[in-house]
Amino acid sequence: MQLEDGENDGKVARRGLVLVISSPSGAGKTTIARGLLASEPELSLSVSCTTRPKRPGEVEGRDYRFVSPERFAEMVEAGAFLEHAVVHDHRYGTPRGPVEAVLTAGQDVLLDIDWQGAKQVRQAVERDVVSVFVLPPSLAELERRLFARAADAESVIRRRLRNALVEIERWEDYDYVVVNRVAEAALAEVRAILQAERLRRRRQIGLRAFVGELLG
Ligand SMILES: Nc1ncnc2c1ncn2[C@@H]1O[C@H](COP(=O)(O)OP(=O)(O)OP(=O)(O)O)[C@@H](O)[C@H]1O
Ligand SMILES: Nc1nc2c(ncn2[C@@H]2O[C@H](COP(=O)(O)O)[C@@H](O)[C@H]2O)c(=O)[nH]1
Repeated sequence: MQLEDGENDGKVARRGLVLVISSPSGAGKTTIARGLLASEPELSLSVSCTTRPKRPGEVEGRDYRFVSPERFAEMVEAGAFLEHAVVHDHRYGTPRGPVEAVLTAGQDVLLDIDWQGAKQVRQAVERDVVSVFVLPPSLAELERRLFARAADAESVIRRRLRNALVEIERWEDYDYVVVNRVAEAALAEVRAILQAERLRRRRQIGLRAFVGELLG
């Protein structure tokens, strides 16, 4: 799935990484993800499959692949998911193929998934995962954001707020924690994490050869 150490064209290539972002619903993952994707050409979004209904404005294949529960079960059976979980009463899963293709190309892939999925991804591709947990500044602000987004019925929002307490308890599973007070600042922090992680020595392929050449 990954490039091996070896010859390159003088540049130091790198291993791709899997950037996992989780948070309680409404804390701002999607907002941060959109900002990152707009400015990072070497980062692409993993489009999940879900059995939940499409929201107004959501686009099939861009936001999610919306599938029936039967189709989802078939995909699980066929081993098509890198991870999958039940979140807020619906099934969600990360298709395995696109993630593997991106990593093989030495690029990065962004997963906006919950803590259960993050745990499974860590088990599957441990060395290549960088995980970020996004916290809201307060529960009152989380509630305000979910109602202001106006994407879900009140009963759905109430359920998501109840689930938020359990999700927030998982913060210690993650490599980084970002408090999303001001969206631009949170985006800048996640971008800094991505840039630093790309420069990790173990992710730079052929570094030994490059330094060898430098030293003559
Ligand atoms: N820093 C911020 N300040 C104010 N509003 C914000 C901030 N970040 C995001 N929002 C808004 O809060 C709402 C929820 O954000 P977003 O959809 O990104 O959350 P999410 O974590 O992806 O939620 P979900 O898990 O339900 O998909 C959106 O309307 C978004 O515009
Ligand atoms: N384990 C997974 N969780 C996922 C996946 N795709 C999205 N999610 C998480 O679900 C909730 C709700 O998302 P919403 O779009 O319905 O608001 C949120 O926490 C997402 O991160 C996935 O493939 N696997």
